[in-house]
Amino acid sequence: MFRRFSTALFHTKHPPFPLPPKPIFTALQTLPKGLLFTSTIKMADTHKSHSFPSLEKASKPELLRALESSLGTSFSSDSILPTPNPLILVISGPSGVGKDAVIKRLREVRENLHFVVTSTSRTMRPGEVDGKDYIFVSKEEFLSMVKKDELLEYAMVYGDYKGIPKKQIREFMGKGCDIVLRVDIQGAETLRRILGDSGVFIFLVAESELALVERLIERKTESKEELLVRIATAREEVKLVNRFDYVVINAQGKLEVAVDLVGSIIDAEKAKVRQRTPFI
Ligand SMILES: Nc1ncnc2c1ncn2[C@@H]1O[C@H](COP(=O)(O)OP(=O)(O)OP(=O)(O)O)[C@@H](O)[C@H]1O
Repeated sequence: MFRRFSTALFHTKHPPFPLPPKPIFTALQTLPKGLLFTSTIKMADTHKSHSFPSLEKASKPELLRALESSLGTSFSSDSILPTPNPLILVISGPSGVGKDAVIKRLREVRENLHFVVTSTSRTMRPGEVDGKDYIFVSKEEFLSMVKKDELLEYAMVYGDYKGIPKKQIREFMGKGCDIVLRVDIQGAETLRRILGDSGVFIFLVAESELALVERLIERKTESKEELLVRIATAREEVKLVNRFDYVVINAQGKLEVAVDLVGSIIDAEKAKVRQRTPFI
């Protein structure tokens, strides 16, 4: 008899005696004060639930309308976050490391990038296009630009002036483009002083000194003396890597890997909570 009774108790779906109603608020009473807000929302929801359509049967628009009316506000389809600021990317590195090669490929694979065309006082070489390779100006015109503070940075390179026009940067940043500046290490140092942390400074390196020298030899654009100067300079320049934000290895035959990494840096910069805000 006792055995059957206990078996019955074990199998029954309902308790054999009425349970006291569930103490809904007992747990809340012991919660910290701030959490009571949650209970208020729950109570309000429960109160309105009689007019809320069935989650299983109602259509998505009906549910959206019901949620909006419960909350007393409508859902906005506007982007939750503001558009990321345009970037100023400063790409630098020793001679022959592949700055031009990386930038050329980057421009092919990424949209909304503007590669700044430098102004120069040097005469145009055969095959060069004004406005594409450089903006060719006279020495007087260049010095007038300097006087009017129209250049972000400028330098005398092998007897000719070269400088970065501010107007071009402003114009393309205004269109939402990211700006790419290709400069040597000295240029990067000057730009760091001007831009501070508002620019993104990327240092390109080869995987080894040997690889860099081989690349320079294969390019066949330098004389023996020029090669020696470039190698000696490169040895000094790699010591300055810690002044940059990122370092990217452009390994032999792995141009795509380097370009992908620069692309990832751009993406990561765009996802930053605290955006850089360059003022030119
Ligand atoms: N990942 C790579 N693998 C093999 N060759 C490469 C790679 N990257 C660049 N090169 C080649 O190395 C040579 C030097 O590259 P590039 O001219 O782009 O260097 P740079 O840094 O712009 O040089 P400089 O500062 O002297 O103008 C070029 O012949 C280029 O095609």
